[in-house]
Amino acid sequence: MSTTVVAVGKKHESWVADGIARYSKRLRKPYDLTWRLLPHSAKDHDAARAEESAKILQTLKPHQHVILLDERGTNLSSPALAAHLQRQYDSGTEVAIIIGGAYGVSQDLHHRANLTWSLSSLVFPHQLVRLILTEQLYRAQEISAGRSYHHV
Ligand SMILES: C[S@@+](CC[C@H](N)C(=O)[O-])C[C@H]1O[C@@H](n2cnc3c(N)ncnc32)[C@H](O)[C@@H]1O
Repeated sequence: MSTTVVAVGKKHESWVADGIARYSKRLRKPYDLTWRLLPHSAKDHDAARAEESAKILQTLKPHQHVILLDERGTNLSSPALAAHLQRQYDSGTEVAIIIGGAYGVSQDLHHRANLTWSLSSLVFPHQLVRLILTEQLYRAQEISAGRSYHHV
């Protein structure tokens, strides 16, 4: 079992790809990430949000625990994130993490989410969110394993 990331946008851009590769190679199951990259909609704001969100929803399986990244969500400390993920993994639940497009995601997708997670109240570009997420998954893995990467 791996962790699925569903993200709107093309392949990782070069300015984040090195960082994602750096942390990805240290991730072990079930923290390792399987990326599902969906194309940006060519439509206008609301229509783009609706189309992209419908495509994201189509990729989700009913049994998956869905974590939606959104700056208006819940702030979690890294140990709290690690504990949250570990609870899912310990119960054999698959985790899917969603990164929206330029206009965010629909209410339907918000309702499907089991957790809406804010990295900060600042808005980040979605490519940068990919990198922060990958590092935080590595940090969570190390916290759960009791290793010394995380110092607080
Ligand atoms: C450019 S942002 C879109 C922001 C837009 N204001 C919205 O309506 O959601 C693209 C995606 O990156 C993610 N994102 C950006 N900043 C974030 C943050 N601080 N915390 C969590 N996710 C964030 C979200 O998944 C968002 O849908």
